[in-house]
Amino acid sequence: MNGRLAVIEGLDGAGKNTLTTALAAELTGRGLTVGRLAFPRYGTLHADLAADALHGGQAGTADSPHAMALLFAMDRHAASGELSALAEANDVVLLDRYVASNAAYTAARLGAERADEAVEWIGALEFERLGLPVPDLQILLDTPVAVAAERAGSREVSDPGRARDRYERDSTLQADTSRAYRRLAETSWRSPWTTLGAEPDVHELADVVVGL
Ligand SMILES: Nc1ncnc2c1ncn2[C@@H]1O[C@H](COP(=O)(O)OP(=O)(O)OP(=O)(O)O)[C@@H](O)[C@H]1O
Ligand SMILES: Cc1cn([C@H]2C[C@H](O)[C@@H](COP(=O)(O)O)O2)c(=O)[nH]c1=O
Repeated sequence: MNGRLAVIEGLDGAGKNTLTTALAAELTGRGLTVGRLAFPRYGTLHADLAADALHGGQAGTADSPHAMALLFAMDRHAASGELSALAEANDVVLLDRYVASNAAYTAARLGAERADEAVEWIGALEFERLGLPVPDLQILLDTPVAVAAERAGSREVSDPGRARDRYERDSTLQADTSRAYRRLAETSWRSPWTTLGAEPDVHELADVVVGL
């Protein structure tokens, strides 16, 4: 892999997609080539099975934290060729969600007593067993839960096709996920992290990425 791998993480509605777009434009403006990939890759098998579980919870869906986590992990496994190709072809690859999403959300879904076990399991599964590349930088967009929920709610009104799933509507789960993310960042889980507020400065962030 040649290109640097930078991951944007955060809650539903935190602003990850918006930040990724702005960061890609800033880096391109500085003469770098940028590849992008977002997980889950909606429209592919594992991602859509995971989405069924997130939205449904009815019979026939993978309605358990471990089953959902495996589906998200298999989505990344299936994308590993695409990811390698992007890294070969670009100076920087920006990922909108990656393995830390699975760690933080699975930790929250399993509850505080099993959070550390969840994080360890996901890391071992995805990085060691599946051999996914470890990011050069993980960026936590640490938008407060209430602000992220407000943004996701407004988007749902303007784009009814982007309905929030039952976990996105669950403020307790979002708060637990926020805590899990902060712990990952504070412990520099698997790679260096940088933590940003709800209104990040894209120029400063680009400086960090250029310096990788
Ligand atoms: N800095 C910001 N200030 C105000 N609104 C913002 C900001 N960043 C994003 N938004 C708005 O918040 C909503 C959610 O943003 P975005 O889609 O980028 O979030 P996301 O983290 O990618 O969400 P999800 O994970 O749920 O897909 C969008 O309507 C977007 O326009
Ligand atoms: C990649 C990934 C995602 N999730 C969760 C996080 C969110 O609740 C949804 C994805 O929603 P988005 O609005 O489309 O970003 O899935 C997860 O639990 N594990 C993962 O690996």
